[in-house]
Amino acid sequence: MPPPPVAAPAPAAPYPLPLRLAPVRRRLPAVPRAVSVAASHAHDAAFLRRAADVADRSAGLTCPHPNFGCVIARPEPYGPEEARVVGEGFLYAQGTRCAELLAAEEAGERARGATAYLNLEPGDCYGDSTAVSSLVQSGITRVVVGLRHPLKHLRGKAIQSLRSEGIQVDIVGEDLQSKLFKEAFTSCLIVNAPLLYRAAFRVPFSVLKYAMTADGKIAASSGHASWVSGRASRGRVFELRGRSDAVIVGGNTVRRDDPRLTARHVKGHVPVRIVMSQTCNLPEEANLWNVHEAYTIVATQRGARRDFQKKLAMKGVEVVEFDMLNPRDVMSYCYDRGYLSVLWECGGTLSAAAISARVIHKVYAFCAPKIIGGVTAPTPVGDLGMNQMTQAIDLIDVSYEQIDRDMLMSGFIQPIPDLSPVIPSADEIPSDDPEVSPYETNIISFYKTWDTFGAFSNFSPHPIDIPDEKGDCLSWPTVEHYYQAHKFVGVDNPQARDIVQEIKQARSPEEAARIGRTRQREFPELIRPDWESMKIDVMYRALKCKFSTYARLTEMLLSTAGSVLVEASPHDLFWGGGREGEGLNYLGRLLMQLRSEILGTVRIGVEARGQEA
Ligand SMILES: NC(=O)C1=CN([C@@H]2O[C@H](COP(=O)(O)OP(=O)(O)OC[C@H]3O[C@@H](n4cnc5c(N)ncnc54)[C@H](OP(=O)(O)O)[C@@H]3O)[C@@H](O)[C@H]2O)C=CC1
Ligand SMILES: Nc1c(N[C@@H]2O[C@H](COP(=O)(O)O)[C@@H](O)[C@H]2O)[nH]c(=O)[nH]c1=O
Repeated sequence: MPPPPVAAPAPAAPYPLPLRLAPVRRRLPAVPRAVSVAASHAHDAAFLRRAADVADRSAGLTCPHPNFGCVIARPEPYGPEEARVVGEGFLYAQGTRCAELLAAEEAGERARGATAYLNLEPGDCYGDSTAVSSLVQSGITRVVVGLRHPLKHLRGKAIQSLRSEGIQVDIVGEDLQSKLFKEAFTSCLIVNAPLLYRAAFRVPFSVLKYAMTADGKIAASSGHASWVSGRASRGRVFELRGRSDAVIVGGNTVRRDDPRLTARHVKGHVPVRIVMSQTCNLPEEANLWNVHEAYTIVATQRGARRDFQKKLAMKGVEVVEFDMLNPRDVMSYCYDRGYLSVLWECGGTLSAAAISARVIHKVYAFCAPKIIGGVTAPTPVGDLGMNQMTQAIDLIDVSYEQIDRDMLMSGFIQPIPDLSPVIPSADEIPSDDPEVSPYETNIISFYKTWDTFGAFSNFSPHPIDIPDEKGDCLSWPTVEHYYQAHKFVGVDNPQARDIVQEIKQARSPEEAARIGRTRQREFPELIRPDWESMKIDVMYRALKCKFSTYARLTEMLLSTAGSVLVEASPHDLFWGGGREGEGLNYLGRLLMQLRSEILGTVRIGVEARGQEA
């Protein structure tokens, strides 16, 4: 007897095809019930790979959040993969609706009795349990998880909540151990490689990319390099930039190429450009100094060409001095700034220093079918001090792809850290791990929304309803949206009003911040004249609204009584505390002020009740 036809209706694919580097999706053949264990493992593995593919669609957009994907599939043992999938979703960006909710909404009633596949355990930094509750309410009976959440204070929490609701949760490597899961597990690791490297090594995930000729040169002997690779390969580089928080080059590449390093031609995330230059002997005029296009940081040696540093600062370029400029210190600086992934587009001198410092994790080598020759022509990696071929670094998980006439070879220098061995036991929930300073135990730092006290960040996804100047109540997706837009509110100019709307409609707080800062640089004349004197009031109003709207946040704020709150932003010296406590920490101060205000109200309330009694 042939297997019965599949009952579930096939939904139209709601998303474009996955990006090319994602694992290849396979169609599964119909399988009879007799081979059930292997077959069900094969199905589970295929759907999990698919969840990783779906999660990958937001790469470059979610930063600094991980990439989450959710695929909901009917449990019928027969039929093709496509027909069984009833819902899919991914987290577009921090603060937008979560993958699980989107998938459950798409599945509707068809989610009842179905299985949800998650590349990564959901993790909510701010006490919101939408991911878990949407799965529970959808009627799903089983969840398959590729990876537990890598952050200690989130790991295991969602899994336990789901289990306590009676949902069967199977975790790859713990409950599902067959060989069939190897590839799916790797896909789940790869889609969040930046987060895992960052969590394991406390540096951003670093990718070295270069374009070389078939004879291994990245430029002619003269240094001329445009172009080694073809147009399609260069288009791929824009994509890679769009997935990175920062792009790094050395001083020589700036002097030689005058690059722009933007992710033009692809929509979305615009990386920060970082120039590493010991001498600070850089051109007066350069594309990178045009900060309207993208933000630029020059990392240099302490004391190098201070006059020139000032000139750069006048153009809006941020200059950061290091005692000893080297790739490791620059990477830990990038880590502190919250970057998840960094693309190195330097020449061989700096790439050799970065590889030697062990901060490069992955390599993308574009190879063009050209020969340029030249004994002194630059090569992708300078001297690493190796003299035996046996010392060569072997790339891991290598893949090859033809891009028009070029070949792209990519592979990992260091294996993707699998953080599962550090999990204490399947059901143990680790205790909270507040970001408390080891030196002064009464300091609580917060910065990224996934931190234990991440809800204190202005990027935390808590919408606020707040009256405007006419008294009409308006909704803002986050405090950041509100704050950025208020730079332009009240300015009698149609362009300023458009900017307010543009910021209000930004799909994530990162986008709101990016638009607000860029427009401020582009159109300083549209900033409200009282902004400098009003910005603290604007912020306080928004914070007060946020913390009084959400009872859990009030509770969290009050739980910090007696501690100093510091926004651990290393670069924002006004709102943040700076790298070494040099910042003014206005955000932390306002939160403490608000805490005192609420505590005062609570006390007055208690006293009043006491008097009544
Ligand atoms: N085809 C391709 O993919 C690419 C080709 N190129 C080509 O490569 C050539 C430039 O290569 P290369 O000279 O190697 O340039 P790099 O991009 O590697 O820059 C080297 C410079 O980096 C700065 N630097 C800062 N810190 C360090 C450190 N710790 N160690 C080493 N350098 C540091 C120094 O700048 P400073 O001197 O200012 O102190 C140094 O001179 C150009 O011809 C360019 O066109 C470049 C990138 C990609
Ligand atoms: N020459 C070369 C590359 N060079 C890299 O790209 C930079 C120029 O970027 P942009 O100014 O944004 O177009 C340049 O400084 C160097 O870092 N990249 C490639 O993919 N292929 C190429 O052939």
